[in-house]
Amino acid sequence: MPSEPTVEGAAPAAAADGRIPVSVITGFLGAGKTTLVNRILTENHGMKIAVVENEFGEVGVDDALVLQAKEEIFEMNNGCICCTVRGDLIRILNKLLLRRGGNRLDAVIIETTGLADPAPVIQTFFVDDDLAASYRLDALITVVDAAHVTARLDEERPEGVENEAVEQIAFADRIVLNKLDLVNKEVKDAVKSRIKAINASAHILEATRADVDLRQLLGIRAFSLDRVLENEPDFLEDKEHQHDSTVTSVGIARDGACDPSKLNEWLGALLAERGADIFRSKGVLAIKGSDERLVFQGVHMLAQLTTSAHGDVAPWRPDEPRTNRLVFIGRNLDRQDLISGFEACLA
Ligand SMILES: Nc1nc2c(ncn2[C@@H]2O[C@H](COP(=O)(O)OP(=O)(O)OP(=O)(O)O)[C@@H](O)[C@H]2O)c(=O)[nH]1
Repeated sequence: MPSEPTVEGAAPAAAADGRIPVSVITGFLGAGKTTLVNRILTENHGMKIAVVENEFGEVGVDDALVLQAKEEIFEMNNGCICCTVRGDLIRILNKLLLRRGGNRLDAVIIETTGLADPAPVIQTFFVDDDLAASYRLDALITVVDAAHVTARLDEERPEGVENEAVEQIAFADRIVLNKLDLVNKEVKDAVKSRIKAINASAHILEATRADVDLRQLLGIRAFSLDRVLENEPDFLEDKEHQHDSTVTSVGIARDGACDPSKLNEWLGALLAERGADIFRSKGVLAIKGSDERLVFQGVHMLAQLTTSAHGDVAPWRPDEPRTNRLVFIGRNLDRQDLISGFEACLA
């Protein structure tokens, strides 16, 4: 039996038509999607939730950053959810049904990569009959980084290449306008106007560290295919879509331990110089002489280093290989320079 949600008004779970509600969380690189997922996983709502994570990047880092609560976490790497791994998504969702047997899930959350166009993800739930019989798309939730979104929306793209940031806002049923601690009221109001010009109907929830009322996000039955078809009558037809191929990733995996001061210096200089082109950087690292796990998070020039001492991630286990994993996503990345820069930080 599904557990009864304890959050008032949240997800009457699978109750209404027997299908499991699916929330798709999208938003550009670094907007705060994993922060929102972690909030959902740690809040005391009493729901059984499975999370499907899709990362863009050669080396997976998010598995270490998503809090391992009781929920099931599935990862899909090496591809964009909207293209090559759509088959994987279908397989994972079908597997979830079989695995859980009578023990039903109350909700599924899919976190897409920051570079995903949400349309093919939405289509999956309508074009695959088996999936449509068991799951219903509850809402498409787009997390927006109030400090960086304007630059993303302004970006010119070559003919035929979509601007994912625009698409993510256009399809949203709910927008989490995040990182409001980083902007003043003027910027916030300007960003809200931009969002409304792209999508007038989505409800905007203001947030810092994705601190939204989950009753406004989960089990809200906000997705309407009719509304999408009104705007785009050929929405369910399989159309080719093109990604911006100038955005690439460099992943680094190296055993060993870092010298924290060298690491600080290298990352500080790198992001100060190249932060305009490096949209996103993140890493999970080992520090010399310590069991603490070091987490590095960067969005353009803004970066922070935290350790497991803060309680967000677990320290290294005694038997665990200390493999440092980093990923950089952006334009004009110099692979060799990034690799040798990091290697020089190893103690
Ligand atoms: N200042 C500030 N930082 C935030 C806020 N929300 C999240 N962050 C930080 O922004 C960085 C990126 O957050 P994530 O939740 O990992 O973003 P994401 O959208 O999952 O990023 P991708 O993995 O690139 O898709 C992390 O360092 C977060 O701690 C916020 O409201 N304010």
